[in-house]
Amino acid sequence: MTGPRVGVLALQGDVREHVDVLEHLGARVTRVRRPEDLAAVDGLVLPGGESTVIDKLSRTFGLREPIVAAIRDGMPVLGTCAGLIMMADRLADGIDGQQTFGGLDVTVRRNAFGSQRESFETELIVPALGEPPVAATFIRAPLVEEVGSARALAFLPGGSIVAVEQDGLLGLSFHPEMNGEDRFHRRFLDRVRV
Ligand SMILES: NC(=O)CC[C@H](N)C(=O)O
Repeated sequence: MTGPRVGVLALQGDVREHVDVLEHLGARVTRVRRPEDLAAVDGLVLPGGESTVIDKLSRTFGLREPIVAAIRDGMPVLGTCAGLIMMADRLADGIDGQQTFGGLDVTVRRNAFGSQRESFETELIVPALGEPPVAATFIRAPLVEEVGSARALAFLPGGSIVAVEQDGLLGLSFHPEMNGEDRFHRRFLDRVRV
């Protein structure tokens, strides 16, 4: 049996970490840099990095419109951190002209933890994944401020939403790919196989 064909958007950010997790799970992974790359995959990972840069480069490389269309047509997507930002329909504080691909019916606030807590690790209880808790690394992370038709999957102790799902779209504020945590990637690959 051959694994599912999935892409990792490879314009900027922690591309290699995602490629490693996905290949370890048996997926055939394409680094997506051109529209032809996207056309060859059945699911897409949007890595962490800097959302303003990913936004600009996706437009420069002619990938913005194909990605928006693929999401609209139901392609499963996993986004971490900047990837979550790129999946949000609404930004609370996007910089001037910043665009997202959209798809997730949520409002996201970038850099939501301020300079005091730019980066931290914690354990998250994620009922949808069961035991053990998820080891989660947050790096200048966004928060989900409001969910429309998306479903919250995980919260920080204060109640902030840090993981959301809507059909085949899975968005995370943190970086499971940096902690050897592969259950979200498995969940994504399950959606791709359907
Ligand atoms: N680790 C990350 O992906 C950080 C996201 C970054 N703060 C942004 O706004 O895009």
